Amino acid sequence: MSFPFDTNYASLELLIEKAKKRMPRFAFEYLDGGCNENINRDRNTSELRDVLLRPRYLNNNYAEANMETELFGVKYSAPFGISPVGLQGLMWPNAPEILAKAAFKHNIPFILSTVTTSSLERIAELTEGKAWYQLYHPREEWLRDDILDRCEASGYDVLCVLSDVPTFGYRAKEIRNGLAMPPQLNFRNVSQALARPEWCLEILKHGVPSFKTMEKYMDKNMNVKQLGQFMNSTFSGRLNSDRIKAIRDKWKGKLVIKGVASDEDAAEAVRLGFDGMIISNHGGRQLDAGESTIAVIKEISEKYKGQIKIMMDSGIRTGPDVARALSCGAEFTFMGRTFMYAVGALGDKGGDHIIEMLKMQFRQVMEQVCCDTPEELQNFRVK
Ligand SMILES: Cc1cc2nc3c(=O)[nH]c(=O)nc-3n(C[C@H](O)[C@H](O)[C@H](O)COP(=O)(O)O)c2cc1C
Repeated sequence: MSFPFDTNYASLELLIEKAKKRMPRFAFEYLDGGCNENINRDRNTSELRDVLLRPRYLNNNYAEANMETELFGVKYSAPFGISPVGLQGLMWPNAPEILAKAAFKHNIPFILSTVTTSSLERIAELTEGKAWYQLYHPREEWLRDDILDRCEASGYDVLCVLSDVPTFGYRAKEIRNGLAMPPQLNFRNVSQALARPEWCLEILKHGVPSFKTMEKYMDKNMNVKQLGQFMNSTFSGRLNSDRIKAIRDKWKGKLVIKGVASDEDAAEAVRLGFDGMIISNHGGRQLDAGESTIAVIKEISEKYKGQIKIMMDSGIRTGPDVARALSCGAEFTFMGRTFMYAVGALGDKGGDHIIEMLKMQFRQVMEQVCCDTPEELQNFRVK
C-alpha cells in the first residue's frame, strides 16, 4: 500500500513530538495551551472520544466512501477545514500561506484570522478567493467597514464573526512568556528562539512576522509595547446584536458566527440571520469551566438543523474524531491546532501531509462502518 504522506510522521503524536523540537518553546506553548488549568482543552477531546460508532460489515450494496461535502453552495473534498489561528507566522514562519495553499490544493476551506501574519489580500490571491475571513470585531465602525470592504474587493464569500473573546482567557504560560497583550521581548524568548536554528533560518527568509492585515492602520514606527496597546484598544469590545445587525446589513456574502457554546446563543444566531454557526469554545482557550463542544452539539443539533448550517471545532484531532463529530450532528468540522502542529513539524510540507493523513483516516472510518456519505454517519452512532 502506498501512502500520500511521509510515513515517518503517520500520527499526530509523532508530528507533535517533532514540532516541539523545531518550534521555540514559547511558540509551542502558545499553540498547545488552553487556559487556566487546560481542563476544557482536554475535555473537548476526551468527551469527543467517548462517542462510539457501530460498524456494519455484511452489506452487499456498498459502493464506496464519498467524502465530498457541500457547504454554502461549494462542494468541498472532505467535511473538514482549517480554523482561524492568530500569530501563525510566529509559530512557524509563513504558516498561513503554507496552510492556505494546501487547503486550496485539496479543496477544503481555510479561515484567515484577523490577527494572523498574512494579509487578507495575499491569502485571497493564493486561494483565488476561496478562503473565508474571520473578523475580530473592532471597536471602531469605520475600521470594521474598511476591513469588510477589503474582504469584498478581494473576493471573499464567507465572513466568520468571532464571538467568544469578550476578554482574553487566563493563559498562564502566555503571561510568563511575554505573549499576553502587550507582548514583551525578553531574554528567555530570544534564547528559546536561538535554540531552534531551522525556525531562525525560516524567519530570516520570510522576515519577522507581523499583523499584516492590520498594518495599514498602524503607525510604522510602533515598538512591541505600543503594538500590543494598539491591538488591545482596537479589538476590545463585546459583540452584541447591534454590532451584528450592522455587519449583516453590510455583508452580502454568507455570514457565520464562531464561538457558539450554548442553546441561547444558537437561538440568537438564527434570529440574527446568520447562515452558519461554528459550535466552538476556541479550543478550550477561553472558559476552562465550559462544556466540551461535543456536549453542546449533541444538545442543539436536532433543534436548529435546517435553519442554519451547524459546524463544530475544538478538540478534533484525527479522521475518527471528524467522524465522531459528524455522527453527533455537525454538518462540517474545523481544526486549529492539528494543522499548526503539522506545519511546526514539517514546515512547507506540513499542510499537504496532514490533509492527506486526515482524509485517509476519515475515509477508512466511512469504509469500516459502511457509510456512503459524511451526513449518513449519524446512522452509525451508538446512542
Ligand atoms: C494558538 C491559537 C490561536 C488562535 N487564534 C484564533 C484567532 O485569531 N481567531 C479565532 O477565531 N480563533 C482562534 N483560535 C481558535 C481556533 O480558531 C479554533 O477555534 C480552535 O483552535 C479549535 O480547537 P482545536 O485547536 O482543538 O482544534 C486560536 C486557537 C489557537 C490554538
